Amino acid sequence: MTATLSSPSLGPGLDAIFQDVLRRSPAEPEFHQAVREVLETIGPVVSQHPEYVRQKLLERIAEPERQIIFRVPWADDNGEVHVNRGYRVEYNSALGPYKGGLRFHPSVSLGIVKFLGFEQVFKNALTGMPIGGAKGGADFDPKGRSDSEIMRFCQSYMTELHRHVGEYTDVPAGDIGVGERELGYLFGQYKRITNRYESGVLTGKGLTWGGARVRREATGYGTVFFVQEMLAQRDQSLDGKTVVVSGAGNVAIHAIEKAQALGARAIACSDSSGYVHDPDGIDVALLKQIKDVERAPIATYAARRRPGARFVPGRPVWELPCEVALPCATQNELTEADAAALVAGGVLAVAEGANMPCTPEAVRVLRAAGVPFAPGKAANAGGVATSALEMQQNASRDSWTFEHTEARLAEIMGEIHRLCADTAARYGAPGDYVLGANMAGFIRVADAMLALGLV
Ligand SMILES: NC(=O)C1=CN([C@@H]2O[C@H](COP(=O)(O)OP(=O)(O)OC[C@H]3O[C@@H](n4cnc5c(N)ncnc54)[C@H](O)[C@@H]3O)[C@@H](O)[C@H]2O)C=CC1
Ligand SMILES: O=C(O)CCC(=O)C(=O)O
Repeated sequence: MTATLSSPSLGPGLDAIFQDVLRRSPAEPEFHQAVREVLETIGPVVSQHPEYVRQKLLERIAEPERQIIFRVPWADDNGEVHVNRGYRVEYNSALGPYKGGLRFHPSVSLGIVKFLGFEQVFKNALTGMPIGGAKGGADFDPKGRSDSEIMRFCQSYMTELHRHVGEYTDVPAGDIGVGERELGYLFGQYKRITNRYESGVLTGKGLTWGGARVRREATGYGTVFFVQEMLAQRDQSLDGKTVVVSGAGNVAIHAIEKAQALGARAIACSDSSGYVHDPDGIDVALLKQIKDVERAPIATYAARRRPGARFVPGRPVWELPCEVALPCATQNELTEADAAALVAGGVLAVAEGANMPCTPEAVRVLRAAGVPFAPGKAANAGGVATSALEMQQNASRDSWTFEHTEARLAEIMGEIHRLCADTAARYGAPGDYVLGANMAGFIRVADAMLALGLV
């Protein structure tokens, strides 16, 4: 459902703020959805803090500090010229330099980048690290493009972006369609244009050129660490649990890897063509080979795997009963009907590895059924938190071990879980991670903005 002026009232004051958002940013439904979800939960905090109202903190947080839109011209392998649109929305820098990923996907628009940037502000605040929030990308479709086409696109994108980023200004990373390969081409172009080996300008880098161990794994691993904490609240663990994951990219692969390492059986994952069901448990090495190396569709997995694995085209992976569901693909991919199917199948916990993958209706179904639900801004914060650890290593010219970094990630996810759970309980909604995450993130950003004056 798209939030509109006729959506149920948020209460006095908040309705006016939301109407302003709709008026200023029309035709950006995902952005409206993200803002509305925060406004729906933030009332009790605002009513206890008249200074937030006086200083118009909600109005200021809803409005990005800066929105950059630029042309990205590039030539394909046949010499044909293409023009894409690039974006960087520098959302909020109260807590530190702007920080957040870049997404290359044909669906990217200003509204998508703004919703992602808005979420990033709260998520980054929850990590407790000194990072503001941003997001960027382009409506470029990397599917089927050669390495050299990807390189030329990245070089053209960075030729403009370099004016806006820097270790102390704005530090991009990867997201959908942007991984180590793309970050390498982006970093190479930045270094060439600026003549500076400024490692801290990007995170998610390769290990031989300034990257940090565990960044590649961090979002998926972190989501699973968060689920461990959710289950522990109910004296349960992942051991022996059946897990279903959507997506088959960076977040999905590493969520599956960690869930299996902790004794769960991850039986399915997907891409935009359909899902694979492998009742014996997904073979992660094969999945990495197909998705990371060959960049082939998920059907290839079933074709290569033992006969028990099957590919189901065009169906949601959520039709498979499971105890833990991890949506790790893209926004609004888990609908009301999918949530009802998960509840009917006996799901015990749902955690968003992706950004806003569950529709508001799906979240309502899960909450009404009493299923613990972790929003992305808490559950997938391990990626950006480890990016902040990468910045820390770059600044100190250090390189930590895998074990040390993973232990730090697990500790941070535990702290985020505690913060969300404690905040929800303090405001009379124990177990409500959505409310806890929104309130705790908001308070951190709002207090920093108050301290910095009217900026
Ligand atoms: N990479 C990171 O560190 C972080 C990523 N995220 C979020 O996680 C999600 C996934 O990102 P990555 O794994 O990095 O991207 P990726 O590009 O590595 O993988 C995305 C995967 O989702 C699949 N997909 C896309 N649309 C789909 C659909 N409609 N149904 C099923 N599968 C679909 C793609 O085929 C691909 O396998 C995104 O929402 C992203 O914003 C969140 C935090 C950090
Ligand atoms: O690591 C980062 O800076 C960004 C990760 C990201 O884009 C996200 O958390 O959605």
